[in-house]
Amino acid sequence: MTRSELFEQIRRKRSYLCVGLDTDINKIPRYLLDTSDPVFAFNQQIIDATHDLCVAYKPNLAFYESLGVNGWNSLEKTVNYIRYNYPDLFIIADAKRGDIGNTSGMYAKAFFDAMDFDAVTVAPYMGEDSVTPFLTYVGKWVILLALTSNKGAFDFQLMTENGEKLYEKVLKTSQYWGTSDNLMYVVGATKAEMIADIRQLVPDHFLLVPGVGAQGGSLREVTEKGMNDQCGLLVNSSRQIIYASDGEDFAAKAREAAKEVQIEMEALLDAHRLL
Ligand SMILES: O=C(O)c1cc(=O)[nH]c(=O)n1[C@@H]1O[C@H](COP(=O)(O)O)[C@@H](O)[C@H]1O
Repeated sequence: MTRSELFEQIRRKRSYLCVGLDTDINKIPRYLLDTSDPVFAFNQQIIDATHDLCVAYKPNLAFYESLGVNGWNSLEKTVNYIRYNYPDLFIIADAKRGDIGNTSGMYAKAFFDAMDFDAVTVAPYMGEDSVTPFLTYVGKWVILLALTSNKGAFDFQLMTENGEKLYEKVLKTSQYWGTSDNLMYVVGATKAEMIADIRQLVPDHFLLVPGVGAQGGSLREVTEKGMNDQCGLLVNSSRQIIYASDGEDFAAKAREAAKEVQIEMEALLDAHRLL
């Protein structure tokens, strides 16, 4: 998917919401455990209930890998289900990969050839040759970790050398490994006060922003600091949407939670004259 196709979808749906499919077998409604693939059954209902309110889905691989081969099957079925039924959706493998070039090439094959993801999250720590193998796939995206939402972000990412923070160095250096048409950055909503500075460094790149909802980040603040003339934001919410209820009404409640976010996004897009 191209950047302009993504922006078109954002304008059409009046939303820049990414629904995180962090599907935890211990949190899904009990009655689904009687089905042959409870994780997929849960995802299917969440997707059917929210696909018109969001522009992206982000399954986090940990939730699937933790179930072994069954989890991989559920993941593959989920990706295929979205592709077949709602082909305009952007699908992110939240895998946080990155290794020596030869190995990163295999990770890229896993997510872009064996499975049909649009994007994969990648850690920048191993440098350019660990990231570029993912960038050789036309129409596919790398989403590089820049400034993460967790407390541990302070351990390394905010360390300063010669007046420059480590995450700033990551942004300045890595933007030339790809372009704003195949590279995005992860910036946590919990660090919204730094997004204006990040926009100075990467004015055109899309930012994937997790951390609203369960982690307490503010959608309004993130948007005010980070929105650009093509929106430039995918804001993720996982638990607040998919676990809005643990009863049989879970999909309807997830829709209500997603709708609430979408309504706020529509107003913000309108205020930025993007509709
Ligand atoms: O790469 C990510 O998506 C990510 C980066 C980050 O800095 N913080 C962060 O929370 N995430 C992911 O975003 C999702 C957030 O989930 P909720 O807090 O439930 O909305 C999880 O899948 C996290 O692994």
